[in-house]
Amino acid sequence: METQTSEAEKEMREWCVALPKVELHAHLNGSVRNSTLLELAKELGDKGAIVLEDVKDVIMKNDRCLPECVRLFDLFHILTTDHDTVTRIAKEVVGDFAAENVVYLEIRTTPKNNEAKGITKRSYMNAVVKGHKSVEDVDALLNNEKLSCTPMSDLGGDTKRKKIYVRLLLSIDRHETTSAALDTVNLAMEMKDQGVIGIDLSGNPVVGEWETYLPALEHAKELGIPTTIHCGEVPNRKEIQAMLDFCPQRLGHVCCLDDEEWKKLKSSVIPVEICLTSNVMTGGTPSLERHHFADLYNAKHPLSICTDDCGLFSTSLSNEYYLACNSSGLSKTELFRLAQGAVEFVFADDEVKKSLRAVFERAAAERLTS
Ligand SMILES: CC(C)=CCNc1ncnc2c1ncn2[C@@H]1O[C@H](COP(=O)(O)O)[C@@H](O)[C@H]1O
Ligand SMILES: [Zn+2]
Repeated sequence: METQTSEAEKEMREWCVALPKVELHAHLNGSVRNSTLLELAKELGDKGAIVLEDVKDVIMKNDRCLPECVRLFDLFHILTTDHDTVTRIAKEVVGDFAAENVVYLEIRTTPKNNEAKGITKRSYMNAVVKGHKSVEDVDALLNNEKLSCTPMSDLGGDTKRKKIYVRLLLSIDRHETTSAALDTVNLAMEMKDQGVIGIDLSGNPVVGEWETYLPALEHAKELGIPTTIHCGEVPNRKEIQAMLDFCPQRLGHVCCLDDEEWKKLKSSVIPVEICLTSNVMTGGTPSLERHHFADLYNAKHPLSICTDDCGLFSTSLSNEYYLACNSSGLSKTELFRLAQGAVEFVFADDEVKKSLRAVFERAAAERLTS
């Protein structure tokens, strides 16, 4: 019996890996492999810039609580903020997502200034783009230039060389000032032709005030740049209501809403980026079984399954699909339709959407035989 269960689990896990997937909520630094973080920590330890023993445990841990995640956020900024390292991780992360048949990836990152290291928000982002351009093992489609020479039916699949659309969202960190947030929005506008297609608001959810970021988010709206906002990771009634009133193109998490806010969210029809493991590990939800995914799914609310930080939370998008299926008893067809539905919420243009729709249609014909 046990063997049967594990065989069924194995088959379902493999099915989730083979499924073409769209990732809409992944932070660059949170998606770095633990092995890379450790390697970087060792290098900095050797140089005397950090004490390796102080950080080793938190890097190697698989189940991190919220304070440990916040500690790791600070560590990322020490470990990964030099141009070459940023380029390296940007490259690795794309390869990792493509390897599990993610066909469209919106990766978000906070452009960082570090005067001492000669880093500006712009040079940081240039290093990210350089990393994406240097992906070798898969075809990373970074903007529409390459689209015409890429037969859409070639995306995904496990026998051919993998192809993946990669787009960038620039994150405003909750520690930032209004002026720094505005700089990020202006940078997004400047880098439109390099695959930057949206703005995110993220960072430690107990830090900062909504009013600080609002001018930048309004500016993005005026410029026609889509926004996605981390919302309700912790209870904060006033802020959650203001975020819903702002009406971004997408919302992340939405864990700690009260009855009135749930109603408001559902009537808004704003697509939600669901991050199961992240919410369980950081305490946004009490357990997988009691996660709001099932309620929103049953209410037919627009949803997309995402990882948030696959490195930080030791997960993958395939694993998140597996968990969604397992915790809510979805059939393969329902899970497939969930993955396919995410295409409609991408920030990329219609040509990309059309191409992704074709990928899923082809996959449906191949994979949904029953
Ligand atoms: C602690 C916690 C609630 C984690 C889960 N969810 C998150 N909530 C808010 N901001 C996040 C989360 N995960 C990553 N980030 C943001 O993404 C950054 C890492 O990616 P990057 O440096 O922007 O490339 C973090 O420093 C943080 O600002
Ligand atoms: Zn996030």
